[in-house]
Amino acid sequence: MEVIVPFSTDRPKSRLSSVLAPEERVAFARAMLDDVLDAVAAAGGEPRVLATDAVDLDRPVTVDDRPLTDAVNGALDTRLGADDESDGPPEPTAVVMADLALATPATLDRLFAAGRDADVAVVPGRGGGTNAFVASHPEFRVDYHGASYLDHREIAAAVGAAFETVDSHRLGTDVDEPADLAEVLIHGEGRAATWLREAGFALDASEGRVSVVRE
Ligand SMILES: Nc1nc2c(ncn2[C@@H]2O[C@H](COP(=O)(O)OP(=O)(O)OP(=O)(O)O)[C@@H](O)[C@H]2O)c(=O)[nH]1
Ligand SMILES: C[C@H](OP(=O)(O)O)C(=O)O
Repeated sequence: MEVIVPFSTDRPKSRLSSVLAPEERVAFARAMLDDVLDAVAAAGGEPRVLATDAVDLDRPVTVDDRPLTDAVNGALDTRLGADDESDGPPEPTAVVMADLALATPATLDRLFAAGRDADVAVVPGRGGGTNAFVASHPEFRVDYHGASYLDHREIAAAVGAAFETVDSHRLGTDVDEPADLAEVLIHGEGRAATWLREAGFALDASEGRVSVVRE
């Protein structure tokens, strides 16, 4: 299955600016992207990065400088189409965000399997975003930001697509804010977790919910 991985090269991860300098955010975002691409490939997916600008990678890359929703819908237009009624339903296409630092082949495999059963299978993120989905309905399109999981459920209903929610702690954890870094230190097994440790981040369990400190 082709797996589109959106990636913003331009000032990535701005919500981590209180704990990471601009060049650190670039390096950390790249470490997460590499982890996601490896996990997708190990799950049997064919990753294609959908980037806002050129990125040096030994994987297929499409550059599209439109905002996220327009760029992903452009990719869906090409892959799902809407006009071809002759060949049955389109092949499923997945979209997996590049900031899912806890992604593993097994969790992605579960998403891909759900996307073969339902017309649209979505992994919500905490806060109601859409961390990953698989779609095979020709008319399904995205509308990101805000509680996009709810919007995508409505869009699927409006086009008559069978919808499934995939409940996954690992894929549901998108790394947006400093508190999310604790999840990477606790559960991460790849480059992103290593990058954080080498940058001096450690867990802080001194009060309330576990957070991170930088030594
Ligand atoms: N192709 C593309 N990918 C994007 C764009 N904006 C965000 N992304 C990617 O989409 C995923 C989710 O991004 P967000 O967490 O909403 O935004 P972010 O830019 O990573 O981080 P913030 O600046 O903190 O909002 C990540 O994989 C980003 O790299 C965009 O305009 N185009
Ligand atoms: C892309 C966007 O991510 P967030 O802004 O919630 O991180 C969404 O999931 O709709």
